[in-house]
Amino acid sequence: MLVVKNLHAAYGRIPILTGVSFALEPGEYLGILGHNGMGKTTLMRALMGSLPTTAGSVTFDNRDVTRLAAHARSRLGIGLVPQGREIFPSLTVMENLRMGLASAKREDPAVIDDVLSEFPRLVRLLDRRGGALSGGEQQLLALARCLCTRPRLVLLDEPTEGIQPSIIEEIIETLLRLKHKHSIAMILVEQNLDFITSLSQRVLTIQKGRITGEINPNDLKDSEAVASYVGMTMS
Ligand SMILES: Nc1ncnc2c1ncn2[C@@H]1O[C@H](COP(=O)(O)OP(=O)(O)OP(=O)(O)O)[C@@H](O)[C@H]1O
Repeated sequence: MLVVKNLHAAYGRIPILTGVSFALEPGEYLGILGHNGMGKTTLMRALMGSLPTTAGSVTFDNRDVTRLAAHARSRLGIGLVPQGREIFPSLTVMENLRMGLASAKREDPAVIDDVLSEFPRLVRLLDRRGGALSGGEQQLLALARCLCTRPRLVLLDEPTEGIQPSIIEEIIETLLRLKHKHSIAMILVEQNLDFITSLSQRVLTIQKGRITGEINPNDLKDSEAVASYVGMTMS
């Protein structure tokens, strides 16, 4: 479904991604584990097309999307749930979802009801402003908004950051349900080992803008093995 080959990206003259390569099967959940500043968000932005790449290629469904802008990739079926969630704080939950719908290929309002059926907690909050939600509720909203574009591949950037454990469990359950019901593929960038273990079929490690290895999710319980892959101890 997705083939990333030798991808390079930079901020100005500072190289950040220095040759990232991996592939993803349809419906697969792939974890990417790495410490702060190793290039995880940069990789997500490069895959979404919101950051131009300087070398390498991204192929989605056998189509070279390397030069396509983010909105064009979105219409092909790639969705990003960004780090920090980036919901619209002054808009209500329903208005946030409509914003997701507005960037979809076909604006079918029934999609919102469909998406909401997976997010019972949001149904009770439809008239509340996004900024008045808890961090966990905002994360659910960011995910639901992304799903309104009907993506086949979701890029999920550090969804557990600053979120209560009880709602992290709810996010895990929602993501597992989506996987089984809709066969959506996902690339999940995280530092939370429990979260990544619960969801990923494979886990790649990233250090200094390069994929450095692959860990079996079951081995993530072994903190020494993890440290040897990511360069330091993870929480
Ligand atoms: N807009 C930017 N301009 C310049 N440098 C940047 C910019 N955004 C990120 N960087 C730098 O790029 C490197 C990789 O950052 P990135 O956000 O991709 O890391 P990350 O692995 O997602 O980290 P974190 O877990 O802290 O979010 C860091 O050294 C960071 O300081």
